Amino acid sequence: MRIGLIGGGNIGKFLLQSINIDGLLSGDKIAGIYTRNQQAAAELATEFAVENYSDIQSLIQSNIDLVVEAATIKVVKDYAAAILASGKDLVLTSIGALADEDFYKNIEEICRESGAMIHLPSGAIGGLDVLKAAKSIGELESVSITTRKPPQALPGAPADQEQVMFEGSAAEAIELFPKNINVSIILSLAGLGPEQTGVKIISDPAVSKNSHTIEATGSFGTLSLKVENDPMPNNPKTSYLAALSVLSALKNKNAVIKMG
Ligand SMILES: NC(=O)C1=CN([C@@H]2O[C@H](COP(=O)(O)OP(=O)(O)OC[C@H]3O[C@@H](n4cnc5c(N)ncnc54)[C@H](O)[C@@H]3O)[C@@H](O)[C@H]2O)C=CC1
Ligand SMILES: O=C([O-])CC(=O)C(=O)O
Repeated sequence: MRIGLIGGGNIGKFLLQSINIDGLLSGDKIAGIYTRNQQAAAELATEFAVENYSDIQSLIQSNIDLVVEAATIKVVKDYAAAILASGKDLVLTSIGALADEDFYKNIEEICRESGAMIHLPSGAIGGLDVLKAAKSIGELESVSITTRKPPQALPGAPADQEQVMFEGSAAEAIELFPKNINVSIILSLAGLGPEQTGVKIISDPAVSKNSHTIEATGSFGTLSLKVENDPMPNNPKTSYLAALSVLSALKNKNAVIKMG
């Protein structure tokens, strides 16, 4: 499998290292990269032996089988349709883009026409399997996530005291914190949707990890799950688990035995 990568930040670099240097995806390789900062892209291209494309169309038209997006919600909104229309599968990290129902339906329709597929890694959380099973007969009643991060991981957070930065729906949360709460949107997609999923974001100077506590109720019983994530070394906003989940999604993409 030849992978095209959008974004050369934390997750992008982790994938370049794990796949192209450490060989963690057996024969698969990242073959091409497209990212905003052209100087950084040129350096990554040399370091990890990938082709550097200066525009998205060139990446799409290159000899790749699928695209991994590790950039921003805007990148997904701007480029997903063209990637999927070309018949190439797309793995997303900026899952917040799918909170927009019209956008979701549009790219779903494009997939139906082109045969491409969208893969959504579980990101910095877990428990999605429970929600999917619980809602399969429509008996999932409530879902919420409480995210607690150190102040340097949240825009506008005070350095010296704990503060609730947001409390409301996932739909509002991703508008206000597009780089910090993608987890609430995959949780919504697995469960009750962005309007019905509760979100609380707390800035806490006493913690060094990004923790996510998920609570759900339904006819199945109750779910209570807390993940305490180590941040990526170079970006406190992003949990290491989010990067691992992309690698895992790529590993399992063509599995003949699927779990969950
Ligand atoms: N699903 C989840 O659970 C999680 C999702 N995320 C999201 O994953 C994405 C990637 O995260 P990181 O690697 O930590 O971010 P990062 O900020 O370290 O890297 C983003 C990269 O995207 C590139 N980029 C930005 N705008 C671009 C454009 N218009 N065209 C091409 N490239 C562009 C930047 O140059 C940079 O290389 C972010 O959207 C982040 O919010 C992060 C953590 C968890
Ligand atoms: O990495 C995390 O802990 C969560 C995050 O930034 C996101 O969901 O956007």
